[in-house]
Amino acid sequence: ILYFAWHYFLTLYEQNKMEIHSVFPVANGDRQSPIDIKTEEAKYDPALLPISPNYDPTSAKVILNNGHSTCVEFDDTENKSVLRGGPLSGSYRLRQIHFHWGASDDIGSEHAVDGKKYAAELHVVHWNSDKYSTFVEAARQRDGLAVMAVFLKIGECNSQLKKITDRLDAIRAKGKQALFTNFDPSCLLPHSLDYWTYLGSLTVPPLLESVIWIILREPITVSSEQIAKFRSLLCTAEGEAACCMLRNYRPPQPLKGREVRRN
Ligand SMILES: NS(=O)(=O)c1ccc(NCc2ccco2)cc1
Ligand SMILES: [Zn+2]
Repeated sequence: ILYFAWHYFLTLYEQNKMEIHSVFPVANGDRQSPIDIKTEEAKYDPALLPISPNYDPTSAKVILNNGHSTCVEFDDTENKSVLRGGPLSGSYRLRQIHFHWGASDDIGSEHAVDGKKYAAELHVVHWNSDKYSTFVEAARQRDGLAVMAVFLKIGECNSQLKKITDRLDAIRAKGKQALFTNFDPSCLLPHSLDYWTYLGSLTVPPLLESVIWIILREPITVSSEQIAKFRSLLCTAEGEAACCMLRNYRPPQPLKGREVRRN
């Protein structure tokens, strides 16, 4: 019975993978994210500049629950908040920040470091406003997006993250949003801005292969209670049978020969 049950499970798993790849063929592409970063194989590149985030707190507009994460959206109608330097050419305009987490504190990040997963991961999403006119247009280009990733590890409560976790009660259901301004996401960055960088994709459908990833090597510390608040968000709208957003991370994808560099 166990043999047949295992065989049945494998069949379902393969069918599900086929469905995703048939709906989003790029899911099987050559530059998918996230990845497991093998630190020994990362190549030091002296040409890599320090990254230079310059965010205006008045760019922050709303915090929302989009059904698969909590997201703070910024006004990206002008170059008020941008990321420059690092592996980037020119200015990348701040669009939104969001988080990924798991059902328990031992998993939750999307990227891994030598197989180690953190409790959660912050993504700071930018688009190439030097070359393209909108985020959606940039998201279709190989150099269109730049996402800075910050690992969250469990420890002391993070007073800066509290500005976000204290607002989650107001946006529990999918589709809910609330005003959220006077917020500079630099307050969530670690002391060191040292990073790894590689060419990848969005980790959520449409999985577009348009992201220059900048992964900060130093994690920030948050409390277990703060991460637990993310899990109390609902992936269902008001009036629907409530379903908690327990996990929203994509597992690591094949590297397919890509190089990971470090500064
Ligand atoms: N997790 S992430 O940082 O790779 C990420 C970032 C942004 C979107 N946005 C989804 C989207 C809509 C149109 C084009 O793109 C999806 C995933
Ligand atoms: Zn993300």
